[in-house]
Amino acid sequence: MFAAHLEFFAAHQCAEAHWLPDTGLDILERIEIGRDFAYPSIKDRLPVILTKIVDVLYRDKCFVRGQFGEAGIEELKDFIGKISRLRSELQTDKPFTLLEEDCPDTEAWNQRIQIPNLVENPIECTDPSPLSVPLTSPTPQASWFTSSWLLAECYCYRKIASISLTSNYLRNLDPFKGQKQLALIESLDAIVSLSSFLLSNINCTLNDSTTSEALFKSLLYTSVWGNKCDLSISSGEANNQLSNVLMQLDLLKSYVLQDDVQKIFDYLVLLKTNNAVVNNNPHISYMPKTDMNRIDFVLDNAGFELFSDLCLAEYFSAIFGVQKIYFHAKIIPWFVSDVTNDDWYWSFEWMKQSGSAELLKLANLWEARIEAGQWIFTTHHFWTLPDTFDLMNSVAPDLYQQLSESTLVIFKGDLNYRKVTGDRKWDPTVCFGKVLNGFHPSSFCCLRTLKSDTLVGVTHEAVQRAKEERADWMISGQFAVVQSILPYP
Ligand SMILES: O=P(O)(O)OC[C@@]1(O)O[C@H](CO)[C@@H](O)[C@@H]1O
Ligand SMILES: [Mn+2]
Repeated sequence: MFAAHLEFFAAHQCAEAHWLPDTGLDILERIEIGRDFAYPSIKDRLPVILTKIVDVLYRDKCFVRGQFGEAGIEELKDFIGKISRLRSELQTDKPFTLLEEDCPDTEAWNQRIQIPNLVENPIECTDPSPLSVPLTSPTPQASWFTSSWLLAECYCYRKIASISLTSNYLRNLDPFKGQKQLALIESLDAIVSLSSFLLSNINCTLNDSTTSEALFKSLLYTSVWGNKCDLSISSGEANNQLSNVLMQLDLLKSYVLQDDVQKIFDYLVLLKTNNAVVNNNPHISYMPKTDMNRIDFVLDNAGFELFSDLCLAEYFSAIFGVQKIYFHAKIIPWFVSDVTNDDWYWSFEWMKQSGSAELLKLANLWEARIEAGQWIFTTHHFWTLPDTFDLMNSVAPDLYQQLSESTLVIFKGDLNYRKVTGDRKWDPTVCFGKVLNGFHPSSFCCLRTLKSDTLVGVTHEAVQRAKEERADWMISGQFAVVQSILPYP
């Protein structure tokens, strides 16, 4: 295993050597200090996630028999066998296999599998310079421990989806559904506290600038901290928001290593009060919006995180009067806890049935917004490709065009952050605006807790402080960033 370990690292190093700083540490030391998280996350975390799926499927046996009879049970056994095979292929570093089902994303996926490390647009970056060397493919055939981390992880979830998509009775099976629903149910207290807070404060107006600004910040920070609750970081174990997050905001704020919350609020107020003047900001290569017509949430996890995002969205609708809010979610079960179509609708149903008057009120309000076309739930295959976002304009120009209509796109979570920043182990002090490699659809921000070793845009002092606080600061989910690309002032 150790040989595979080194081989895996060598392959990564091969592809990334031009930018990887020579720290003089060997691989084990690097993992210890929280860098090179790729290897343990594939080796340790994914097999646990796959094993958990097998357990869940065994438990679903009665339900499947009741619904589909013996034919359903045969399919369930086949499903379990395929998941076990996937786990064994991972553990023995087998080459990836092509997708066989006829889906809109099959061809794109098979291209990525066949030419795994091809980077069409090498990053051009003037500062620091090491990124100017284009990546080339070191291996024509990807396998679990020789491909890029992003491809290997995304491939795992796409392969799980393949198993459902090629079955008859279990076509719509989401193996993470139970975990996601339980996570929401167990966060009830925190969700009720947040809904009371929202309902008792949402009647303020922008004229009452102190209250409206404080409310915006509280809701935005809550949405950031909601991102702690992902079930992939805990390999599917419960990872819920149990306590009242609002009581902890001051403490939580102190863990935000780069905090653009004030900038974001000021930008939105400028637009709302018609004071935004198109200036010649040389760093902005898109046409900035001068109105507040549209906000986009690129969602991450279901459960408490989704609820916290909806509360922030309510602020945009109620206080800023934003006409359209788009919620982008995943088309297949993804990274255990990401929001799918079913999670979205189930969450509103659960709110109505929860027994809480506040949740009932909010569910009715939000369903009315959906009904009226103010809130729009949407999916796109691009979100479940292994592509970083600099490729969006060429791979999914329709999606890029949609985002360019937005006043502000909010990317939630760690995986979106990795994709925004090209999923490289940047020097954390590199400027956020410099790693985007042409990804400039519109003004945007990232709200993310740190759960992987990709980080940019923080000061040397912030890095030092975090490192002193805990060795695994980059992957623990304790620290966070709020980072933005904005045209004004
Ligand atoms: O995107 P999210 O839900 O915030 O986090 C997803 C995550 O748990 O999965 C990956 C590792 O498996 C990391 O990017 C991150 O830690
Ligand atoms: Mn997620």
